[in-house]
This record gives sequence, structure tokens and C-alpha cells, in this order.
Amino acid sequence: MNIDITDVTRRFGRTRAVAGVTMSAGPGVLGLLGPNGAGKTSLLRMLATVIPPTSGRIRLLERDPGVAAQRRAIRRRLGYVPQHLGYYPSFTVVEFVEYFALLKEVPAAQVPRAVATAVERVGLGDKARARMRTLSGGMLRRAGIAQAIVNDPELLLLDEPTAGLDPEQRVAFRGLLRDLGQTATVVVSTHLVEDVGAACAQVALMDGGRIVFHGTPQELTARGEGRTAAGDAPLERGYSTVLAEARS
Ligand SMILES: Nc1ncnc2c1ncn2[C@@H]1O[C@H](COP(=O)(O)OP(=O)(O)OP(=O)(O)O)[C@@H](O)[C@H]1O
Repeated sequence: MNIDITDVTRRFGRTRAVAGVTMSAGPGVLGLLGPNGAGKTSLLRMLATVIPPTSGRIRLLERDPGVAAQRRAIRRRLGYVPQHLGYYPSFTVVEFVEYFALLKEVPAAQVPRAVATAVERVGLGDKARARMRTLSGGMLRRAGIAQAIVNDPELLLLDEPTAGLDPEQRVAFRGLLRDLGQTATVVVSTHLVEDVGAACAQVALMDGGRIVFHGTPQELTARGEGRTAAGDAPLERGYSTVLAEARS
């Protein structure tokens, strides 16, 4: 299993952002849904080895991220798109993606090709030489996705990657997700149920730091059938039903 976590918690002072999560995931796309503050970002940051858990056991790509040498091996094979992307405004798109390729220790001889492929895959080929400060919000999102996939990651974590993308780009991006999910474990947090329906084989729903549902999108939809739960789409009604039951 590429992700194997047991009873993981993460506290920030008195807040328990993640409250005892156990889950495992192999290759494929897993959608992570949940209301604001549910703990999605905190969980993704632990899976990205950005923050350690307060307690519990995390194994990623059959390694222990708590051990420095193993953490480094995980990071070489990991891609992460954080919610807020930091970048040097004067870097070009190519320089930005190249910088991450070097951080991830992609062999120097492979870097130019890996960068060009990643930039093309997110549809930024015609902006490759543009400076980051001149990109639109949606283009910046795509540059963020390019840096995450430049090392052909086996574990790819994306925090609301479709926020700010126009409909055409969202459709293209879901295709890319399905593609990547053929070989990699992809976890994508999103507020858009269309992303889940179109791109994810599995969906986990978080609330109050816990996973209150884990199954297929069809199973989540089925939970809302015949219910009066709020939602315009069948999947949204499943989502609302599960949340209402978890809170009752
Ligand atoms: N660095 C931090 N310091 C203090 N509290 C934090 C920190 N990060 C997250 N929290 C708290 O932990 C809880 C979970 O936050 P998190 O960002 O993980 O949720 P989320 O599901 O990603 O939300 P959203 O959908 O709004 O992005 C919230 O109560 C939040 O205020």
C-alpha cells in the first residue's frame, strides 16, 4: 500500500484537526471531501511529510516518514500541490518547475525533458518562458500541478487543485488525474463533487477530523437516495446525508 496510516491525530494547540484517522490506499484516485475545517489540509500535509502527526502511525511508499533517510526517499517520489503556492515572481514557469525537479533529486540529465513534459501536461507549453508574476490565477494553479508531477510521483497529493480553473481546464485536469491514477496513488481534496464523480474511483469524506465515509462515489450517491438531504446533484445528497448522520 502506498498510504498506510493508523489512528493518526494532529493537534494545533487545543484544536484536534485530525482525530484518529485510519486508512490505506493503493494506486488510483481518491477524492477527499469535507466541509471547511474538516481536517483535509492537515491530513494532506502529514501525508506530504510537511508536518508530523501528534500521534499514530504513518507509512508512505512502504517507508517511515519519521526517519530522516526514509523521509528523503519518500520526498523523491512524492508530489504535493499545497493550497497556497509559494514562488519567486521573477522565475519563468520552466525555472519554477525545474527548481522542484532539482529539490526532488531528479537526475540532472533528465531534468529538461521532465520539466518540458510536466509543463505540456498541464497545458502551459505556450507559457513556458513567461514569468510567474505574469500568470493568471488558473495558470498559477497549473504551474503548481506541473511542479508536483515533474518527478513522475508514485504518491501525488493535491489540495483543491481545481479551485480557479476554468471549465475547459477542469475537464482536462480530470483527464490528467485519471491518467496519473493508473500508476500512482493520487489524493485530491476538493469542494467540487463533479471532480469526484468524473475522476475518482474512491472517495473519503471527512468531518470534525474523522473519516466518516470511505467508499466509491456510487456508494456515496446511494447513501442519499430516497432522502430529503440538501443537494442539487445525487452525489451532493449523499454527502449531506452522511454528514447529517455523522453529526446526529
Ligand atoms: N497551523 C494551524 N494552526 C492552528 N490551527 C490550525 C492550523 N492548521 C489547521 N488548523 C485548524 O485545524 C482544523 C482543520 O483545518 P484544515 O485546514 O485541516 O481543514 P480543511 O478541511 O482543509 O478546511 P478547508 O476546506 O477550509 O480548506 C481547523 O479548525 C483549523 O482552524
